[in-house]
Amino acid sequence: MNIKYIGYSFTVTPKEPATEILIAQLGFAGFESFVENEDGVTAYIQEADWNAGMLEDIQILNSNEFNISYKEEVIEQTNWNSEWEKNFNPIQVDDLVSIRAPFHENPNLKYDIVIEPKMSFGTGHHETTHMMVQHLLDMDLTNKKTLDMGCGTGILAIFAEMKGAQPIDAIDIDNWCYENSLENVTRNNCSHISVYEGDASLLINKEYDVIIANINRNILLNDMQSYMNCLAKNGTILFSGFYQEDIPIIDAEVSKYGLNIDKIIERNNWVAIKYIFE
Ligand SMILES: C[S@@+](CC[C@H](N)C(=O)[O-])C[C@H]1O[C@@H](n2cnc3c(N)ncnc32)[C@H](O)[C@@H]1O
Repeated sequence: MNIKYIGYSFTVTPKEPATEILIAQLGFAGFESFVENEDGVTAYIQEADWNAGMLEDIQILNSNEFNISYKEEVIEQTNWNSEWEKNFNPIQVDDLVSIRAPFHENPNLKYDIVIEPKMSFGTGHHETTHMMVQHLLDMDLTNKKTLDMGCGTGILAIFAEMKGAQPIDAIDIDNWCYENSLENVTRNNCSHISVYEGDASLLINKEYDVIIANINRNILLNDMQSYMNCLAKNGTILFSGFYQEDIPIIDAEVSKYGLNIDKIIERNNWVAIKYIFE
């Protein structure tokens, strides 16, 4: 018997960061899978886990800060799978890196990352992930001890290993991301990545040459001291997950530790900054 799913298509204005928050809250409420699109996201929950009033408890839907509307549909699992597959388009970064699902054809670029994202953030569609891949592409990571903080699908840790980094710690606070990163690490035959579920408290007594953190402005600011405590002398940091207008506040904090901006990449007002000691 096919499992029935209920799907809700949410139209979210402005799309970020509201969509990310919405996905997190829906995930917590039992929604199983998410397909992001131009207008927002379609979220799926098994009919057995669904109840009529459940959206009333989703906090962000009651907030005045964002404008979120939705419509509901019931679908069979078979349709839902093809819907998911239809919506995850393979992408390429600078004609050198392909990010695709297992069912996509391999375009045979220099780097091929295979991700089955399920619920976790990080298919490369998001501007911030794309820019972090661009930064990493430019760097010599050979034998660099690396941290991927807020690893999502594990995509950046996986790419770091492909670029020669090792050993690599990939950490995410979310259990689904932890599980999904483990799966994707195996899928990409990575052997130098350790995945952990948790937050900055796991960084005590650690040391990294390269820290990658694509999270959001407030978490980066909040956990800055922990990141800096585990950054090796002459290390490099890549930060993303915030907007152009957040640069001054991030930079004011980072510069206290003697790091300077080496390069900023911008896409659709999102930024990714590379920091080095000079
Ligand atoms: C913007 S996504 C980035 C995912 C992936 N690194 C990428 O670039 O596509 C941010 C991730 O950080 C995780 N996260 C949020 N707060 C965190 C925290 N305090 N410590 C560790 N991970 C956190 C979220 O669960 C989410 O997977």
